[in-house]
Amino acid sequence: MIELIDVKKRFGLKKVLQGVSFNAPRGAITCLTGLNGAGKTTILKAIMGLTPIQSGSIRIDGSAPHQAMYERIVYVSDQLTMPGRMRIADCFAFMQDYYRNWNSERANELLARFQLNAADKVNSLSKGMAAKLNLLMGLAMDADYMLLDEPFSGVDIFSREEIAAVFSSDMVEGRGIILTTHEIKEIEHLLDYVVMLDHGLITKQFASEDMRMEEGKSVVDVMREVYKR
Ligand SMILES: Nc1ncnc2c1ncn2[C@@H]1O[C@H](COP(=O)(O)OP(=O)(O)OP(=O)(O)O)[C@@H](O)[C@H]1O
Repeated sequence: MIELIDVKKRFGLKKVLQGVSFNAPRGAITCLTGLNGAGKTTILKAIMGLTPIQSGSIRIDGSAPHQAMYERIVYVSDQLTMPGRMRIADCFAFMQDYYRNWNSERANELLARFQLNAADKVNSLSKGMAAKLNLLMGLAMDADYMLLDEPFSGVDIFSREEIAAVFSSDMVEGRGIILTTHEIKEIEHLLDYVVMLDHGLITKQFASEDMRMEEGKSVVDVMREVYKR
């Protein structure tokens, strides 16, 4: 389980996380929602140790994060991390050489599933194809946790459905996933837990199934209430 306990973060005088606490268990998808600038990406980066926090703590499976632990967590940013001149096949070869937990078989399976072409250069990919490649690179790592920043950004409706199908497949089974998204509608049936943020504060957090059963509300209904949209 990934735990955040009263995490506070400032950029200069700006309070970006103002005491954020939530748990993201394994075998479940936890979604961070919030309007632009709410602090979602900062939370993912803080979990990865990519940005220091001022106070509070982050624990992974009960321990403070340390170097070896980061091999068990994959962070998929919303930006392509591979150089544009590389072909997808070169990216795979690079990952194979540098990461012990790169799973070639899964990478090739996803390549076919997402209808990407191994000979294509990274800088020739459309926004949606790039998002799929990004997700593929994350999913192909044998990791216990995946942190996904806006995996649906720039992705058309059909590709979104393809990606959503992966989230309900055995490719993610048993892993703990934290994702950020603005595209709740298409994926809300996949979400186990929802954490709603506003200006670095949690305004509401709940289990989506409980919300449906006890209050008869969908995640989108709750979002409309909370963000008054
Ligand atoms: N490196 C930085 N320096 C200064 N301020 C930053 C930095 N990174 C983020 N911020 C600020 O922190 C706040 C939270 O940013 P963050 O990227 O976490 O939001 P977000 O919820 O992911 O937004 P979005 O939905 O637009 O991606 C914003 O006000 C942003 O301007």
